[in-house]
Amino acid sequence: MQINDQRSLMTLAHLLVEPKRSRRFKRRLVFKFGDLLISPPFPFSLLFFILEYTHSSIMVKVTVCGAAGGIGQPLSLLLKQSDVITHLSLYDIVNTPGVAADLSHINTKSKVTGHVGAAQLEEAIKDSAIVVIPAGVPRKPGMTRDDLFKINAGIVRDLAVAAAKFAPKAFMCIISNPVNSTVPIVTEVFKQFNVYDPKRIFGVTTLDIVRASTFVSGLIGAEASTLRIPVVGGHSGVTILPLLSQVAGTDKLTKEQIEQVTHRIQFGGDEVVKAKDGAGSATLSMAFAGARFALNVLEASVKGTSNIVECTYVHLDADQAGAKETKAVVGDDVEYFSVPVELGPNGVQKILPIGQINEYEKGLFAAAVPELTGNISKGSAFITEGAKL
Ligand SMILES: NC(=O)C1=CN([C@@H]2O[C@H](COP(=O)(O)OP(=O)(O)OC[C@H]3O[C@@H](n4cnc5c(N)ncnc54)[C@H](O)[C@@H]3O)[C@@H](O)[C@H]2O)C=CC1
Ligand SMILES: O=C([O-])CC(=O)C(=O)O
Repeated sequence: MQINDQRSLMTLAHLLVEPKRSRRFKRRLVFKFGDLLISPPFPFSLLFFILEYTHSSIMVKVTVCGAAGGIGQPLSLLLKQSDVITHLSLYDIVNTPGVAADLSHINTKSKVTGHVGAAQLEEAIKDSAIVVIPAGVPRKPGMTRDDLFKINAGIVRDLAVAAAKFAPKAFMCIISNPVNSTVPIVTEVFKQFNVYDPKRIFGVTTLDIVRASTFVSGLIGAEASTLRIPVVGGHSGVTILPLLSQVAGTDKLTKEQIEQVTHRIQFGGDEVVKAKDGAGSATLSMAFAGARFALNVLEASVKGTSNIVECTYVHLDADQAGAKETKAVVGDDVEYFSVPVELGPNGVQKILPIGQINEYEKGLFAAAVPELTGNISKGSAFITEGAKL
């Protein structure tokens, strides 16, 4: 049973307690009956429809690709705690049977399966509602995220090909760096398989938002966990754009404090790379951020919870008013940008405007655009000018 059908069933349940939803439900039911009417004989298909809906349980499969890694393991642990996920599928080129056996002893809802190597990728990914990708190599001191492109681009491409073939409706959450380029790679792969939907492909930039609230909270005396700071742009150095002027309490900070904390948010990843001294980059904080993002996508899509907003790196879809407004600030050449997005049943419900920015932030935007557009073209060209898939 697919996630859209599951949602209709849940809507039916909600209808009993929430009459206000009935109009939305009726629209869905007509659509479902519409499907049935074209598959004769009608009375039998109606019977199957009722049996399917009354006897199936809601299945929500989430696949983590790179599940045995520094991010993959704690991320999978956090996802194992969800009461929405029914199947947690762990894919990697090494070690997933062990990770899966370990997690499977935890007494929460999801069944856990481990899959190793390309031969098991189809089984791992098939019919997933969400595919989260923290696969690939992390940075060592002295490297930029773009230095990871050489290895990670091919890894992300191959995983995207599998998702396009076996889970084309999945929400794709891309963690692997360089995110500025790996998201266009996934887009171009999905286009080649004719399954592209810009509303379902996300670059996970949540760690920048998490860091921003941690670093700024101490300065303005706010509770970090409740402080939401919009961080837009991309996910590397100067392309990370914290919009501190939109946060109550930051007007008390000096220009120097704003500049320092902005720099710390932009280069927070380097802080961890340096401290780990060759043993990789952020893993635990990323697992926290990745789980928050993936669970919010599920909350909005499976549970139908409204008003969930996350900043995430998406295609600036021309149909969206918020995307047009962003392009008016950054220029038409910028095809992808992390923007505040209202999540919904089909992924991106609405791209929200980035809002007012001050003169200092305008300067940050100007510095970000050349690097970001270069990263985007590099990612897109890797597929469009690469070997046929
Ligand atoms: N978006 C973000 O905010 C952040 C992104 N990252 C990125 O996440 C990625 C992973 O980082 P870590 O977990 O620390 O690295 P890691 O090296 O600890 O784990 C990566 C895992 O990917 C697996 N892998 C390699 N090739 C694969 C393939 N073809 N298919 C499936 N799995 C494969 C490896 O076996 C390994 O288990 C890096 O690219 C890193 O830069 C890291 C932190 C934050
Ligand atoms: O810095 C890195 O390479 C990993 C990363 O993206 C982050 O920590 O934000």
